[in-house]
Amino acid sequence: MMLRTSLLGYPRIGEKREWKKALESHWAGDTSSEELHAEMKRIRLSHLQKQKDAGVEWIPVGDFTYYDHILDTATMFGFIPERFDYEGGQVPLDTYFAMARGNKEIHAAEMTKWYNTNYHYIVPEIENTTPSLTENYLLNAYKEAKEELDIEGKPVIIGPYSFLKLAKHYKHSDFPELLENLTKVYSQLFTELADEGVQWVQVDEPSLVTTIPEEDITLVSKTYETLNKEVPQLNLLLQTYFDAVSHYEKVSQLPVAGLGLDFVHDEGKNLHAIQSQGFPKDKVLGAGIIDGRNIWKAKMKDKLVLLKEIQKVVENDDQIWLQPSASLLHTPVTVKNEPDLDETLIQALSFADEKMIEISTLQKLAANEASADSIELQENEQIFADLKAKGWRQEEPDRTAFKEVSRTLPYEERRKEQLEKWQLPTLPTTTIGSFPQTRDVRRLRARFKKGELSNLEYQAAIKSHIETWIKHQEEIGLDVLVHGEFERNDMVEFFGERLDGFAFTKNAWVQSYGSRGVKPPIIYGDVRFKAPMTVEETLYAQSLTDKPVKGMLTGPVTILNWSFERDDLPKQQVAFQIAEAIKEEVSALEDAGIEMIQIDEPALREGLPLKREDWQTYLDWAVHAFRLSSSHVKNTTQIHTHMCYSEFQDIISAISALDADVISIETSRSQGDILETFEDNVYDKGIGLGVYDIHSPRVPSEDEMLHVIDRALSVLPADLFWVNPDCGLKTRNEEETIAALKEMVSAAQKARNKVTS
Ligand SMILES: CN1c2c(nc(N)[nH]c2=O)NC[C@@H]1CNc1ccc(C(=O)N[C@@H](CCC(=O)N[C@@H](CCC(=O)N[C@@H](CCC(=O)O)C(=O)O)C(=O)O)C(=O)O)cc1
Ligand SMILES: N[C@@H](CCS)C(=O)O
Ligand SMILES: [Zn+2]
Repeated sequence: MMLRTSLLGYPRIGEKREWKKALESHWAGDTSSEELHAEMKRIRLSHLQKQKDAGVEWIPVGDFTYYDHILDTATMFGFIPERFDYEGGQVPLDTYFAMARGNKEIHAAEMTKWYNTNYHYIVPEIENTTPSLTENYLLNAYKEAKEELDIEGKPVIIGPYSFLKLAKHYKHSDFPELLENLTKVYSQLFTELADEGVQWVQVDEPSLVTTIPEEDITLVSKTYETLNKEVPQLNLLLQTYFDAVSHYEKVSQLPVAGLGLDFVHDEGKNLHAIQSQGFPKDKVLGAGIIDGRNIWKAKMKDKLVLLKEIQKVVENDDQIWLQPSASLLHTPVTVKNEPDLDETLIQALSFADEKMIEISTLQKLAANEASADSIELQENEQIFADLKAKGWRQEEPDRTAFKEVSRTLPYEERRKEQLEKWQLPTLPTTTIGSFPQTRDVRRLRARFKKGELSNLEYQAAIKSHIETWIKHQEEIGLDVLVHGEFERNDMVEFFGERLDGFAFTKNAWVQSYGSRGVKPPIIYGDVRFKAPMTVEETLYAQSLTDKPVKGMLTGPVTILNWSFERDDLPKQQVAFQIAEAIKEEVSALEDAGIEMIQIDEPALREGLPLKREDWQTYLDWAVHAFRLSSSHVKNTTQIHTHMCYSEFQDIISAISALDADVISIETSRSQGDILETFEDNVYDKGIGLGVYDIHSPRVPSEDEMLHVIDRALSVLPADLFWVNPDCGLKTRNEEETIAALKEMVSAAQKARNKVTS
């Protein structure tokens, strides 16, 4: 008997972002759909081959996508909103991409955060549609792996319960009926798979780790009973991840052949559940032991101890599948393309390809009953000893308990001083920070990195972009300007590159949404401020205009959540270190005369634990970190913050507790749902509700935006309201940006006339 190995999903993007390049050249019209399909197939097969070569036994298929796996499932089930004029049959590629990205005429489907990660999925829109199977892409993926590479794949799909939980635009009361209808289509899908000889299907149900009501468990039971009745010959592995499964007792009794649990991000709760309540003798346990979300090598000794505990409960090794705690979608592809990192650090890192090997190593170590003095274990221990010896991680005072910090005056009082100082019109207009990161701008940075430009030449070129955009902003008539963030590759990576304690990589990309990626910096040591990071560009911008220029920083919680974090310190302790560093940057800006400063915290909401019972602890330290970085300023200094892609309803009091003078938040993609949040006057500080969606190339009309402003003003006082886009404009082109902002400024002007007349 031997432990088995399995993966839950593999990154799509490719070692050198081949996937992104293939998609973007097709969208640019440079390649035909046939060429795109051929390149996608090449990439897909090469990923399967890598997994096979690494010795993974249960290789996932169907996790590969042309944009997003949830969009794939939605289109497969025919959930295609009417506005896309879909006429049945196989969904055309153009329709698929239009749903993802929008086009000149039709707005895209909403996009939102995937649980507590920095990945974004396309939200399925359920418009009374009765699902139907338009095409079985899992079957195609299974057949392809078998025929081309002789791989007995394990199709992967989001489960019916989580799919509906992730979807929108249906009545809550319709949930049971929709789930029942959807289950019928899953049955059809699974029957086709079983008929083809598929042995195992991984059915992801990550929503089962969130806080869910008891009655939902009854619905989940009914769903899986139906599936078991309809397709008894197929083995379903019900996969959970990102936290401990809720209602373990009932979930473990569902009629499925296997249950996958995350033993890394569960605070020991899953292990405790199987130990105290047992694990069904007839089921496979998908044991998520290797961290699928972080990039540190596993401490094999600890992993073997954990595995031993699991083996005490599940006695038959054949019934234990060693696997990462989650899909490897959230890790970069390989450490091998990072030659510039410190050797000691490289040794301690493990990305997707290295994690596959770790799974096999663990399998071998466990089979050999590895003794403490085995060479592999000793080598593994040495990696962490070397890391410690570097002195990057000093002993820190325990700062898990903290004392509140506050601004000198409460908001109502400092607001008077700020009104006096800033003299802004009613409904002031501004933007969120970034302006188009055009090919020219990116090329400029790439050339500078390669050494083709001197520092002076580079600085001069950045300044010329700043100058151009200060002129544009003045011509457009915006009230509060920004410098445009042209010197930044990414809002987190940029700061990571300039602070102590962070390492940054060359190729360690992770998919953020669609073809867009991020390169999260690695926090490996104590974070410290080194020198001012943003003062020069901001001051230069301010020197060109009489209008106020907002300084632009990324907040401590976002820097932490969008970096790969240390796993040897409590998260909050690292957040406070970053907060102290940002505090110094805030002071540097203030000392230089920049007294309107935005500290972005778009990741604050996404970092919220998946279980409600854990929220308050997180919010307490997250709010504290923000206040630590921003509370020390003068009364007249106006602190802004910004958040996007979030559902704020539940955390509005924490958002208020940040005590920022102005917040700008995303609203347009959620079609104004957020407005309900403000109906009860729960927010009493400056607020800008994004009036248009920056993710679409569509230029919104003045009328559309006026409508959004009017609706917002029906629940928010005009003297607190700001007019701005949803988020930064870095992904848009210049023409679209200028056109949209002009419309926005005239919409604000009209709204202003109405409220002041
Ligand atoms: C606000 N968002 C962010 C999130 N997370 C972050 N860490 N940062 C964010 O801003 N999460 C939520 C959202 C997600 N939104 C986005 C939006 C846009 C992107 C994006 O555009 N990503 C780019 C990469 C950006 C970057 O780092 N660029 C670098 C490197 C550029 C590059 O590829 N250079 C080429 C050469 C260029 C040329 O010659 O043309 C190369 O090196 O080969 C830079 O600009 O310097 C993307 O393209 O995916 C991400 C998340
Ligand atoms: N200041 C950043 C915020 C993105 S969330 C930008 O404008 O891109
Ligand atoms: Zn944003």
